Amino acid sequence: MLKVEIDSFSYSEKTILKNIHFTLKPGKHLSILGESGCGKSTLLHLVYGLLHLENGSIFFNEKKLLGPTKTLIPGEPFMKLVAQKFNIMPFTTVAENLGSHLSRLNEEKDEKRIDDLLEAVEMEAFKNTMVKNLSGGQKQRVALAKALANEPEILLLDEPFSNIDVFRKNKLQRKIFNYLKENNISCITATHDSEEALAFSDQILMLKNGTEELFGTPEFIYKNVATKYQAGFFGDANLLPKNLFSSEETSEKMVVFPHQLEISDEKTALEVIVKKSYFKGTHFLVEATFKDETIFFNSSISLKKGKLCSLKISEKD
Ligand SMILES: Nc1ncnc2c1ncn2[C@@H]1O[C@H](COP(=O)(O)OP(=O)(O)OP(=O)(O)O)[C@@H](O)[C@H]1O
Repeated sequence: MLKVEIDSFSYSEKTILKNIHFTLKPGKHLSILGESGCGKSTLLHLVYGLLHLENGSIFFNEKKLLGPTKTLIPGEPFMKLVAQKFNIMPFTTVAENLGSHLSRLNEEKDEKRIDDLLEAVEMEAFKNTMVKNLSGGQKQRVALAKALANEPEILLLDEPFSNIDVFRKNKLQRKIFNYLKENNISCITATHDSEEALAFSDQILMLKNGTEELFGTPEFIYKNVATKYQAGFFGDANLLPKNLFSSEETSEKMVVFPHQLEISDEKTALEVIVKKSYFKGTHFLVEATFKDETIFFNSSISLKKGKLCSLKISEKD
């Protein structure tokens, strides 16, 4: 089990991370969800041992991880990091890159392992291609395979699918995350992709300015978004006064997602003027104004600019 207790971390004067405490059991997947610059990569680098943690400690089982000031080679043998700038050798072939991480004691076994790894990241066709001739997304897939070569106990993935096209991304995510589960490999991913975090993780740690904003299961996170920042990860959410939808006298606001609103046949307190309808395949996302604020809601049909609509909370929700 990995136990992370970061009281604070600063690069120089500026505190980057504060009060980040969590544990990760074998085979579990934690997503660190946060906007650019909030400290996700820094957190992974601390766990991996690339940065020195003065205020806090990181344990793997009973072992305290010492960090770069106390170890000759940063990093731990049971842990692999796939960083944003992946470390793969450009002037060797894909197979040679993967092979460099295998035992080389049994050629036949290594060959089979290389084929299995290439299959896992759908790179079989590039086995003998020089890495320098691969696209960014293909290099990212090789970096993932390389990290898996030694069967780590913990895998740290920094934006692992950021260069991968939409045609392949969903299938590859399913393959990689299922592979990790089947092999009981724990995983921490840094991401701003909420769909990936919701679909594949056991726990999500949402960060804001280096501190915990929300922590829990994907269902918990989705049901408990309460601020514009939190909702911002899940599309065009609205932050609306609660009293628009009830007789309660309150100045509180609530997050309402576009799919939670629908047009009402009767006049409601939420009367909006349509600005534009965007086709989304299964529905239209309508952008409208309500007292100078922008509101988004879903509609099965395209609505014309200037149309006046009353909205209510969808009964389907
Ligand atoms: N080596 C460094 N020295 C000083 N400041 C740094 C260093 N590396 C990162 N930072 C700063 O620390 C903060 C967190 O950076 P970090 O890379 O961890 O964010 P991130 O959430 O991973 O961002 P992104 O999603 O854009 O990769 C940023 O303000 C960044 O400018």
